[in-house]
Amino acid sequence: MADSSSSRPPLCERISHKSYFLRAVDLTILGLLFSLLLYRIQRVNENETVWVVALLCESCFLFIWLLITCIKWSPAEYKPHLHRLDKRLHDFPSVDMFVTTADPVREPPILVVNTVLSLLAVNYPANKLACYVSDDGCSPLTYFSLKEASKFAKIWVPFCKKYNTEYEKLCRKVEDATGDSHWLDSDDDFEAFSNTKPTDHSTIVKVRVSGLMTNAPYMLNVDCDMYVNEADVVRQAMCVFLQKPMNPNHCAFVQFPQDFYDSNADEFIILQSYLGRGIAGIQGPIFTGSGCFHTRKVMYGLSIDDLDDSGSLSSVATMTLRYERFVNALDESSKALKVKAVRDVREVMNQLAWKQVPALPGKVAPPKSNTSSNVIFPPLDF
Ligand SMILES: O=c1ccn([C@@H]2O[C@H](COP(=O)(O)OP(=O)(O)O[C@H]3O[C@H](CO)[C@@H](O)[C@H](O)[C@H]3O)[C@@H](O)[C@H]2O)c(=O)[nH]1
Repeated sequence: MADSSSSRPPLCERISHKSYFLRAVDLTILGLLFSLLLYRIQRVNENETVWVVALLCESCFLFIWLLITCIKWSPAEYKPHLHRLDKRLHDFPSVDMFVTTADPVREPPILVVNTVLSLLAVNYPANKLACYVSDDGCSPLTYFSLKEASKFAKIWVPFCKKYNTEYEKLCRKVEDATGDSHWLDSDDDFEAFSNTKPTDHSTIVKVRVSGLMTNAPYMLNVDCDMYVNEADVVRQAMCVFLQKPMNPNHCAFVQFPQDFYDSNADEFIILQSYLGRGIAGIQGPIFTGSGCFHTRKVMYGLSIDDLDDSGSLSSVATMTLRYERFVNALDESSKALKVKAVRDVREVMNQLAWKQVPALPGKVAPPKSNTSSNVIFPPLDF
């Protein structure tokens, strides 16, 4: 795993784009807008209804302008340093990639295939990636296309440039299969689809969970009408997730921007470069769906480390949950006192626990101060 030394250069850097000139312009505009509003308010009694309407419109404009200006006040972006990650990371964490699809007519299977192939071709150790497709439409055509795509990927992924012509063949095969069901009888796998409808939920689940789930600590979700246009995307996300190895809970998700190539593309590009950088400068990007990496812990409240070999909740995780429920149930007045007492006891117990458990290869060392929320602790009864 990542090296824990804090003296090393960061895996990911925040680059500020704030401009004092633009701030001065914004402050001047703000001053002018307030003067206008003041002028309207002072003369509101001398004028007719139209004056009041103008006042209301200008107030609305000022409010929206203020919101936008606050958002873009400190624009920033994050620059991942992939070469540092590659040097420091000996064992890349696993990532589960999820593609969702629902309707084989509105979302043609070749679209899903393209998404899956782009994910399979990312620049990341192949044994650390798993790709799952959830098909709410329960379409045998999508299933057929994915089976073909998985065969094709074995050739295409390692030599994608060289085998461009093979890709054309795959496109033709999927397109020919649309509207023609002869291939449905050719494979036992399609039996599961024979009597299913999109609303037949139990069967859909049966078909969907057809492989071993890897339960990787990180998950990526991508809409089936999108694809990955940056091969290093997973390693870039890891630069953010792993930059504080002592505190794995410091980051819940990494959202990548979405590019659109349709008629509204320009609007999205402006929104992303104008407001996206501003939001990134405040606290980080907002969740926009497709293209988001989550830690599994954020999704389920648990990570794979919280399970024991039999798949049930480990004793430490059970204790953690009990403790959290207990603290949440306290009333406000007693909470502060008890939380402090719990923290003191927890600190001592934690040190003892770390002493008893020998360091495992690949695990980070125990933190010196365990005030962060991710430390382990024993149960406490009150
Ligand atoms: O019952 C459903 C409905 C949709 N989907 C899939 O969900 C994805 C998103 O659905 P879509 O109707 O395309 O949503 P949009 O409103 O177009 O997309 C917005 O909403 C998505 C879901 O939050 C985000 O991922 C996108 O980034 C955002 O642009 C697609 O892959 C669908 O196939 C299902 O799997 N089951």
